[in-house]
Amino acid sequence: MDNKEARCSQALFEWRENSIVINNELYKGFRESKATERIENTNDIVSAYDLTSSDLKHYNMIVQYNSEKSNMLRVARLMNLASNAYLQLRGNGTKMRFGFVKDMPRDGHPLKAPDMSFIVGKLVFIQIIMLLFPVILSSLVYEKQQKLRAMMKMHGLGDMAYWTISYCYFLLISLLYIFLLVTFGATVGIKLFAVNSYMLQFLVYFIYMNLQISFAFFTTTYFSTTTIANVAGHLYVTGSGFIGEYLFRPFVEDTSVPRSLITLMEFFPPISLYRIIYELSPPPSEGFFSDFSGVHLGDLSNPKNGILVLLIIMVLEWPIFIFLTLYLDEFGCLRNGIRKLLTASRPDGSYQTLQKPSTQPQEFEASIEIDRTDILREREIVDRFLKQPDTSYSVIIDNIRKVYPPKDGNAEVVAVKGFSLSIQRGQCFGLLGSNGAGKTSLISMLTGFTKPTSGTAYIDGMDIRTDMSEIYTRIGVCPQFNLLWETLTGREHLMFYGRLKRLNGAALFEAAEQSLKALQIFEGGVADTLVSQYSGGMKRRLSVAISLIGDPKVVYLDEPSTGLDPASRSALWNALKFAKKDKAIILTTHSMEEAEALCDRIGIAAYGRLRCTGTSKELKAKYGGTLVFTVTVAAAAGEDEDEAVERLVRSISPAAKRTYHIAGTQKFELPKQGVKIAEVFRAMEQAKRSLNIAAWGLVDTTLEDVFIKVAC
Ligand SMILES: Nc1ncnc2c1ncn2[C@@H]1O[C@H](COP(=O)(O)OP(=O)(O)OP(=O)(O)O)[C@@H](O)[C@H]1O
Repeated sequence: MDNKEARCSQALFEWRENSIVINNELYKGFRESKATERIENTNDIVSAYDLTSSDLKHYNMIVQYNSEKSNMLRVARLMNLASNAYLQLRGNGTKMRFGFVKDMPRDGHPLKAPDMSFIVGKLVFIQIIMLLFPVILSSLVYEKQQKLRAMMKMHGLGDMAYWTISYCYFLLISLLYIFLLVTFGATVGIKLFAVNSYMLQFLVYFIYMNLQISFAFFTTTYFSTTTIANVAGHLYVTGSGFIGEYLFRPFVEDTSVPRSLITLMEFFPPISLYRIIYELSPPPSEGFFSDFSGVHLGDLSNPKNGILVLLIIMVLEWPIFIFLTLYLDEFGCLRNGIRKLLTASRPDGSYQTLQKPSTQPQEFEASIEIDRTDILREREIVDRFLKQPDTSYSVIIDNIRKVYPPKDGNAEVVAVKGFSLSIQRGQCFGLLGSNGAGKTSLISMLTGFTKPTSGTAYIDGMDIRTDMSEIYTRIGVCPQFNLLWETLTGREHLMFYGRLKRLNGAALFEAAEQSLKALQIFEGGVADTLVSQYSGGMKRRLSVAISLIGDPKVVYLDEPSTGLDPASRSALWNALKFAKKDKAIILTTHSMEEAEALCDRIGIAAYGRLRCTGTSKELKAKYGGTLVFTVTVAAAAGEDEDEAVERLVRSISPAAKRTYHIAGTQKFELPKQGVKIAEVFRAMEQAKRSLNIAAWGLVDTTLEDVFIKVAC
């Protein structure tokens, strides 16, 4: 008795010399057993005989029946159970062919795996095919939420380029995904993928994936937070399957429902997908088997399946969603867009953001009263530039103004009240100002992140209102907050932004490496570490490196040294000193030390207005002009001592002004004219004999003093 006999000896059939003998005992038992399928007509078995015993792995037999197909199925199941056999092929007419596997891995696999099309149904297939929708949606919203898109835009990636690159990327991923899905499905024999024409499937899925991407793009314009977009995307996918299966299918199968209503519903992308999957799936059948032979290209013309109409609907919707995306992306919402289109088309072009350069006389006249000569000088340079453009100026800001409209019940905010400024090539301009002075708003306008309410600026001779896309190729921006991809490394960031600046090949690699080294984010594998593992200071330095890559002509640095330790700050300053040689830099900072270390000129802003400009020395001389004299008497000393100190200071400088007096410490401002430092020393040495002086000091005005005077 060989293996085969051993395995089947207790089974319904036995193998003896190439023939099958039915075990009558067992067979009888099965007939009577309540546990088996209720075989009503097992006597239908007429004969069973071996076909190919020469095959070492499989032993085939044919069992012939008299009965109908449904009865054959029941017997087939019973025979599998009884003989540990593996059902290899199913029957046709009144013959069934069975395969008995010689070396079965384990006993008792009752049946061949049934077709997934019958088990999971269309509902799950819809969800699997739509799986990439939430991925596309949330990754686009992530870039929007993290302002990465704005950052890419500021570095030269235009809107069209952004959408095109994103589209191609997601289309590639989607096609790869659907290819793998169909290949896998066809390999394991899932009817939906295996029996339908591959050409037809390619056509259907190609069109649907394009529609899905354009619909995801359109949906992106609505969301601003990734989490909500992600949840909504998953709900959409899950819900679509259920809506298709439980709401739409009954309509399709109900012949009394007007076909026009069905077609209308099919304009919703997941419903059109459901309908196509419905048509490509085997029809419902009793048991796991069906004679469905699939839909082929030729069947497209068959109006019964409606696939052609569905494809036409999808092809029409696809560009519509793309158009809507571009439109909403530009104008925010339909109402804004229409308003903007109307105002832009007025013959006089009088819409405020599209108007011709104007100096807004009222605003400027008002500023003449409060501003000093340096501000007027700036205005003159700007006026001269407007009449006769001068290429030595990299940045000309012409009376720029930013008003944020009223929001959430708050009044409008005039953040920038008519800045006029000129910055030459090779110059680093430090913009100082108290919190809320309008520095970030100014930089946002210069980088095209927000539009000026009025006025304009010229970067390298180009107008920010009309030439922003060209300007983007020449500027570098380090925004106030780091806008980085957590999933990319420092080097990858620089390679990406370098490429946007039209660097490539060895030059790109070299530039990225140099930037990383200059800002000390190279050594120890830091360059190739994911940004998510960077410290705050490292992220900040990477942001600065990004702003400098690709040799931009104008660089905006919004508080670049925030959060840096002294050593990193020093590295940053060195990198900036080296970089500024051939470019104009606008730097905002709250660090006077930084402004003095880096800036050739400094401007101090307050309440949206530029109050003064000049070199650090000029500002100190102009707005300082005093020495700060501090005297502290011992704690035990009384009021008399304080008065005596005041008298002493006035004897040194009659114009001295006391600015501070608390707990024995007094601070005076002494006009520089008429004060000789040697005399001050001599007077204090003498005073120490009669007064109980604990400490004293004399310092020149600092930039900080100027700042406090001008900005507060
Ligand atoms: N998007 C906005 N909507 C409404 N008001 C805004 C908006 N952005 C800024 N502002 C307001 O504009 C004014 C200037 O803000 P801005 O951020 O430009 O100042 P800043 O000088 O950069 O301040 P900081 O030094 O604190 O960064 C502030 O009063 C601020 O509240």
